[in-house]
Amino acid sequence: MDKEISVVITGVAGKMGRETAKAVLAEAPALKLVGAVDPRADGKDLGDYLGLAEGRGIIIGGDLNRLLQGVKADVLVDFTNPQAVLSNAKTALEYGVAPVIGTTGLDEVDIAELREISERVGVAVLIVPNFALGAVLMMEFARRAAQYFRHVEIIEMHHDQKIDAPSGTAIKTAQMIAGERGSFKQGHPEEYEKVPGARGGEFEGLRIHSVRLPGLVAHQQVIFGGPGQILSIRHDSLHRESFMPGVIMAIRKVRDLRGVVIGLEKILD
Ligand SMILES: NC(=O)C1=CN([C@@H]2O[C@H](COP(=O)(O)OP(=O)(O)OC[C@H]3O[C@@H](n4cnc5c(N)ncnc54)[C@H](OP(=O)(O)O)[C@@H]3O)[C@@H](O)[C@H]2O)C=CC1
Ligand SMILES: O=C(O)C1=N[C@H](C(=O)O)C[C@H](O)C1
Repeated sequence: MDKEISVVITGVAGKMGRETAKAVLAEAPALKLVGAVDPRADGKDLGDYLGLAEGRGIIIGGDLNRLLQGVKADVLVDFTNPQAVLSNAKTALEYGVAPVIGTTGLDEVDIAELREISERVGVAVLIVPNFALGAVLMMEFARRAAQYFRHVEIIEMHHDQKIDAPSGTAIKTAQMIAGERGSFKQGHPEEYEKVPGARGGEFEGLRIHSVRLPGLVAHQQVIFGGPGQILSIRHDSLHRESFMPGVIMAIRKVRDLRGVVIGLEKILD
């Protein structure tokens, strides 16, 4: 039988952290939740805080470094925010803990720094912009369609508590599409905006439009246009449970990886 994997979660009081705690606890004894951090719930009992019987006795900490001084862990799952994620991942690596990063917002400089530390300490980092299998397929289908269509725009739609725009998924999609072909055509060459931002943000030569509304969870539509036809590739996460099979897979596989790996597709069977 495989040895149990001990897991720590940062951002456990947030929307994704709560769902991840429940998913990890449900995978016992193969996965063991050994610690959780969130300044918002510092000192609270995890089970009581989340209303779960299984998590009783795990006291939520306010600081990852302090937690790892007293707890031996194999994997960190981070669902915090763009300000906290880099520091958490670096702390985990220094303790020999492999980070699974769901938080969006790391830039190329951050990733280069993580790559350097990962190589030095010999512990892998897995960064996953979207853990939902359907979203991974939506991005892959969009990459494929970009081989044939020159005109494409991305619309991503999220709940109104999301602080970053565009989404990490939209950025990854744009990078995958841009990797297929260098030049795109979007709109009229002489178009102008009467309202700033009306044509969305430009990234990798593509237009990305970000919608934020209560009622939404996480949705993205990649729209390709050609003479007389439209191809829409759309994915909807209707509940955060959609991300959990991917999160559990990432926890199980991250320690078999080397360096910094980006995207759930890299670990799919
Ligand atoms: N990869 C994927 O599939 C998905 C990724 N995400 C991403 O995950 C991230 C979190 O999303 P979501 O759960 O909705 O956000 P929430 O705001 O609901 O949760 C984030 C939590 O992290 C806490 N936090 C802040 N700083 C730290 C720290 N240093 N250590 C530990 N906890 C900290 C926050 O506390 P406080 O509020 O007090 O700051 C908050 O409780 C976002 O970047 C989002 O884009 C979301 C869904 C899916
Ligand atoms: O904040 C969210 O909710 C989500 N964030 C990720 C992103 O920015 O792409 C993944 C998913 O879209 C949900």
